[in-house]
Amino acid sequence: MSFAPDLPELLARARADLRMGVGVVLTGAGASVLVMAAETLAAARLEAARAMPGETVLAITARRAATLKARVYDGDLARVHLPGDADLRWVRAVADPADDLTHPMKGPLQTARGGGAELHRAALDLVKTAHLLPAAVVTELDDGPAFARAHRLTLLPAALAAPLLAAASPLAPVAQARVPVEAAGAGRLHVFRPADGGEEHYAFEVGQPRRDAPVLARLHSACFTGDVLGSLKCDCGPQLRGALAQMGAEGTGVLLYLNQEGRGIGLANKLRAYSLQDQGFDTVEANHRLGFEDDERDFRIGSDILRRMGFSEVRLMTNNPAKIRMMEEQGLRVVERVPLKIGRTAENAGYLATKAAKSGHLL
Ligand SMILES: Nc1nc2c(ncn2[C@@H]2O[C@H](COP(=O)(O)OP(=O)(O)OP(=O)(O)O)[C@@H](O)[C@H]2O)c(=O)[nH]1
Ligand SMILES: [Zn+2]
Repeated sequence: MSFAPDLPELLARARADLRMGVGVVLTGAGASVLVMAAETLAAARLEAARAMPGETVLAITARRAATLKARVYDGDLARVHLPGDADLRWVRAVADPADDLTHPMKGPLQTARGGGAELHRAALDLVKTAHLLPAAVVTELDDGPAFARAHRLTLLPAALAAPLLAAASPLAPVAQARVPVEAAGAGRLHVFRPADGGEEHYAFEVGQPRRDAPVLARLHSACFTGDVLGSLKCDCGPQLRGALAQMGAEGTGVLLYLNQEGRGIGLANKLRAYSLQDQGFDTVEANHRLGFEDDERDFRIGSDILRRMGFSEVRLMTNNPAKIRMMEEQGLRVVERVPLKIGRTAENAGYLATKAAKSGHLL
């Protein structure tokens, strides 16, 4: 029996390292690299990486590259060469769109062509799923395992890590208790924890829904600003309370509360997107300028929880056809879509119109 962390555990450790500004070593296809997140990188570590014999590049997503007008030769990402005098401020300016309009980048960015980009892709997946800005400083190493040992860094084989990066870690129920609520009366809150120790997700069961009949269900993604602060920029708060009220009125239902803040980019990045929206970009454009897709969520978490709770048929409260598609793909029958048209205000009219026009939401 080995006490060494397995691959999913190493991935979780790598994300924590990157969030702290510590590097991670990725290996694969006869190559290895040192990866550091642009957002948390310290100036001294950047300098030390650049002093090493292997080349250092900045990996960014094709979305971010499009904003910066950088050529993309690697499909979904670009490897940007660092100019001789590039310092931490330069790296941050490429990674972070906050000052794109006030301080446009000087000079065209040069990007690498040819050679593999698999390790860079894994690096970007890691920083993205760590909810950091999607940009990674990547330095070629001669001997990755030796470097990782010498600097006590987490070492990950990229080819084995890639499928795990794309899939949510399996969930297990950890605790549940009775919680009566204002909007719906008797309820029971269940907490589910992923095997890799990551973000927990919740299911709130209203009444005692039958397992052999379609359950009224809401798949809700966390929105601190809307759910808790009552932000007028979105419709999340009223949707959350409206769903609970309907479950209370019908006597039964399940509210899934998935900790996928900001459509899966995390609260810090969502606030960066809000700043871009204040500069005139819409909700989709703002995500793209940051380097994210419009929606980075994995809704399969929701169907997993429903199945674990014994449900196989749902009446799904949503205006988002992607949620319905995912449920059906995961083998849950959506017998009815229950529209959730609530909380529309002058402030969020533009946001909702963009979701309808660009993300396929039903108005
Ligand atoms: N990135 C980003 N996320 C946002 C913005 N406004 C709200 N969100 C997030 O969007 C998500 C909305 O979640 P949901 O209401 O479950 O999803 P939905 O896709 O709107 O679908 P339905 O409400 O079911 O119709 C939450 O995670 C919010 O935090 C924004 O401008 N940018
Ligand atoms: Zn919201």
